[in-house]
Amino acid sequence: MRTAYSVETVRAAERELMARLPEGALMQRAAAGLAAVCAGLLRRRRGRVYGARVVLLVGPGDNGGDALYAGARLARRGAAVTAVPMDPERMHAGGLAALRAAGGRAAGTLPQRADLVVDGLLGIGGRGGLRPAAAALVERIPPGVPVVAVDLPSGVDADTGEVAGPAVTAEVTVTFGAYKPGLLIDPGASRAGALHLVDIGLELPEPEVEALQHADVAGLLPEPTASSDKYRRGVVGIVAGSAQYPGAAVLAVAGALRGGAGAVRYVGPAADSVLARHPETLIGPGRVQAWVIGPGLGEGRAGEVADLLAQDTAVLVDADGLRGLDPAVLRARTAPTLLTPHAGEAAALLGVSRESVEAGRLAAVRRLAERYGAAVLLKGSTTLVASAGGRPVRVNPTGTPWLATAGSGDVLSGLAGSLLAGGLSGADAGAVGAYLHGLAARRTGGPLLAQQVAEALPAAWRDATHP
Ligand SMILES: NC(=O)C1=CN([C@@H]2O[C@H](COP(=O)(O)OP(=O)(O)OC[C@H]3O[C@@H](n4cnc5c(N)ncnc54)[C@H](OP(=O)(O)O)[C@@H]3O)[C@@H](O)[C@H]2O)[C@@H](O)CC1
Ligand SMILES: [K+]
Repeated sequence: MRTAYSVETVRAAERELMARLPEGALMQRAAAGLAAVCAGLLRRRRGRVYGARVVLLVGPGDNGGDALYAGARLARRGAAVTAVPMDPERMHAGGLAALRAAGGRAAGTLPQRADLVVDGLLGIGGRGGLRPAAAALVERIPPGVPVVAVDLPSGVDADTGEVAGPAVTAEVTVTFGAYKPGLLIDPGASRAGALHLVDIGLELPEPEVEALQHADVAGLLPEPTASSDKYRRGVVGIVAGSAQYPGAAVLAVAGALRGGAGAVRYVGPAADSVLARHPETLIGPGRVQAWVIGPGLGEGRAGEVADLLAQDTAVLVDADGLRGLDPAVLRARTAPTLLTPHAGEAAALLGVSRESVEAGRLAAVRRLAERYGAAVLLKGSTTLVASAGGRPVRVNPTGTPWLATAGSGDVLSGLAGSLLAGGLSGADAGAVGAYLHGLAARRTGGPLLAQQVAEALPAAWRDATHP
C-alpha cells in the first residue's frame, strides 16, 4: 500500500522526531536523498555529475534549504551549481553558506543553459497560487530541461493536488518522510512525474490517502476454492440499458462476467442484445448477491432504483441511476452501497458546479461519502474511492487518459458490481475494480474501445495476482 499524509500530520511527526535529533539533521537527510536522485539523473543523461550545469530555484523557506544543501553536495562532486532566489533577502542562510563553501554561487537571473533544474521554491509551507516572484521563475525554466521537484512541485497544493495558476511540471519529485496526497491526486499528480520517497525516519499514524498496489489487490480478490459453486461465488444482477442505449447493458454485463462472480443476471429491455453478445447471461429477475443499476438506463426509472435500494442486498448505483438519490434512503441501508459518479454526476449529487468538483476532487468525494452514508467512487483522471466514516480515501494508481472513452464506465460498474457480489465491501469493490479496469486499459494501450478493456480484464487479474 502506498500511503499519503496531510501537511498537518507530517508536521506533527516532524516536530516529534526533531525534538530527539540534533538541529538540522532532518534537512541533511532530505538533502542527501535529493542529491542522490539528482546525481543519478545526471549520470543517466550525460554519463557523469562532474561538469553538469545545475540550477537551483530557491524559495524563502526550508524547501529552499533542502535545495541549497543538495546543491552543495552536487558542487562537491564537480557540478557547476547556481542558486536563483525567489527573494534575495530571504534564503536559508546555512544552506547558502554550504553552497558557497562547496564552490557554488547565487545569481539574480535564471541561466538559459542547464542540464538540471531543482525546484526548491515551495514545499509543504506553500499556500494558494504561486506569488508573482515565484511564478516568474517557474515560467522562465528553459524548455526541455529536466526538473527535479523538492518535496512537491511548487504550485501544487500538498493536501489536495489542487493547482491554482502556474506550477512546476517535474520529471521526478523527491519527497521526504511520506507521500503527500497532492502527489497522488490530479491535477497535482500529473505535475509530479516519477515519485521518489526519501525515508527520514518519521513515525506516522493512519494515512489520509492510500493507493493500492498489486499485492493489496491480490489479497482482496475473491479466488474460487474447490468447494465453491457458481452460487457461492455470487450472482450479480445488472439493471441497465434502454431502447435508446442497449450498448450500456452489453458493456456492463461484459465487465460483470470478468469480475469473478459465479453468474451474471440481466434485467431490462436489452436482453436480446445482451444474449447475442454474452450467451452466458441469465435473463430476468431472480436472487442475486449484488445489483448494479444505472448504465444507459435513461430517464424516468427512479422507481426501479428505489425498489433495489429497499432490498437488503449490496447495490452499486451508476450513471442515470444516480439522478435524484435521497441521502436519507441511502443512509438507512445496512447492506453495502457503492455510488460511481463522474464529476458532473457528483456535482449534481452535491448541488455544486462541475468545475468545483474537478478543482477539489478529494473534498468532493469525502463529502459525498459522508452525505450519502455510502462508498463513493469518483471517476476521473485519478479515480478516488471514499467510504463513510473517515477511512483513508483510496486513489487509483493505474488509470490512463485513454479510459476517457464511451462505455468505459459501464464496464467498470459491471466489474465492481461483480466484486461486490463476491463479498467485497463497497470501498474495496470500487478500489479493486478501478485498479483492474486501469490495468486492463494499460494492457490494451492506445485509442481503445470499452469492450477491449473488458476483454483485457482476465489478463489484468492475472497481472495483479501473479506479477
Ligand atoms: N516535514 C519534514 O519532515 C521535513 C521538511 N523539510 C523541508 O521543509 C519544507 C517545508 O519548509 P517550510 O515550512 O519552511 O515551508 P516552505 O515549503 O519552504 O515554504 C514556506 C515559504 O514559502 C512562502 N510561501 C508560501 N506560499 C507561497 C506562495 N504561494 N508563493 C510564494 N511564496 C509562498 C512563505 O512565505 P511567507 O508566507 O512566510 O511570507 C514561506 O517563506 C518541506 O517541504 C521540505 O522540503 C526537510 O528539510 C526536512 C524534513
Ligand atoms: K518544490
